[in-house]
Amino acid sequence: MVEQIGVIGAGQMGNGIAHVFALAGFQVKLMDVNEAALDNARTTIGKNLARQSSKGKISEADATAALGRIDTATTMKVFADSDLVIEAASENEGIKRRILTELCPLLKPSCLLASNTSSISITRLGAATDRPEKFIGMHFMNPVPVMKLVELIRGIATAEETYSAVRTLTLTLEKIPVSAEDFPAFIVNRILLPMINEAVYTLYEGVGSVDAIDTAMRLGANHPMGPLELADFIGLDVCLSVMQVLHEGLADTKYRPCPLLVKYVEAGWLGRKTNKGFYDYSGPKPVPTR
Ligand SMILES: CC(=O)CC(=O)SCCNC(=O)CCNC(=O)[C@H](O)C(C)(C)COP(=O)(O)OP(=O)(O)OC[C@H]1O[C@@H](n2cnc3c(N)ncnc32)[C@H](O)[C@@H]1OP(=O)(O)O
Ligand SMILES: NC(=O)C1=CN([C@@H]2O[C@H](COP(=O)(O)OP(=O)(O)OC[C@H]3O[C@@H](n4cnc5c(N)ncnc54)[C@H](OP(=O)(O)O)[C@@H]3O)[C@@H](O)[C@H]2O)C=CC1
Repeated sequence: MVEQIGVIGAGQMGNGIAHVFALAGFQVKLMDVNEAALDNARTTIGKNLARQSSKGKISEADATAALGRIDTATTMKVFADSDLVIEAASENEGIKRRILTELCPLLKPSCLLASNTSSISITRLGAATDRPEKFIGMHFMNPVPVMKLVELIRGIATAEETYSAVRTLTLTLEKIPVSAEDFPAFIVNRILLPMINEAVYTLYEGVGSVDAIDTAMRLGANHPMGPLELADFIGLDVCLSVMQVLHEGLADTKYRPCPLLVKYVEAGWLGRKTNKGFYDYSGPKPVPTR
């Protein structure tokens, strides 16, 4: 039975994943190499739980109990008694492979492993573990407490029991699982990220300003956020990594990352998480940077 959850990476996804598991009654260990990321995650989870309780979605007691079920750590040794560990570190295959290789000897043999990767091959990541049959893609959407979908991706070696256990867990979290095959960027990002990349090309070619592009897509296509606002929300580094995986993995020029997206990432303008991307977030209201 899955009771103890481990989460690696306390960025925006790691904190959201810890939040939903803790709220569903699981004990969670949230690990990051960066102590400051752990402090921020705790504050963010606390705020998001308070927001849910102030809207009457959960009780104050449930919010307090959920926060109490999350422990933080800077070492992976804390995962010794975990039943499922979900890797949600930066979207970089080298980093993820190193984490998985270092992690496996610390786990009990029955522990299941998942990656929240947005795009990287589950088969390849599974091959970096000592248990590819217990490894699966469990792809949550941002913001995790709000978004209903979890994509489940089987690698070539993923066992049916692993898929079935993780599918049941997804339903326990009151999320909706959708099964995707192990192709670059799976379903959501195969469709969403080329749209965002095209929005950056639209900006790069001067077809419209940041404000015009986002307003056009919000009001003209009924998207809750414009594509550039959404890119800043996801993180421009994540967006670029996904486009690179699509470009390399499918070898089609239609996935070429827009040079302007590359430039923003090279400048360290990663969107909301660095306070600057297609918008500047340092003031009271986001201001377009182009
Ligand atoms: C890159 C990948 O690998 C995959 C991905 O995740 S791609 C990204 C997928 N996500 C999206 O496309 C998100 C698009 N944006 C949206 O859906 C909406 O803008 C949004 C849900 C983020 C915010 O919605 P909004 O109406 O503008 O703002 P807001 O009113 O503050 O929030 C809506 C609700 O969500 C809640 N909420 C928002 N963020 C929250 C969070 N982090 N935690 C808890 N609750 C949250 C709010 O409290 C609010 O609740 P009520 O409906 O009860 O009022
Ligand atoms: N952003 C999004 O909308 C979505 C992202 N994802 C995926 O989720 C994963 C995380 O993304 P996101 O939360 O946005 O990224 P963030 O950049 O917000 O967070 C990643 C965190 O992982 C930490 N980290 C890096 N290396 C290690 C390590 N070796 N051990 C432990 N922690 C480490 C980083 O620390 P430091 O800052 O010090 O490097 C950072 O705190 C990625 O695979 C991404 O593709 C999936 C769905 C949506």
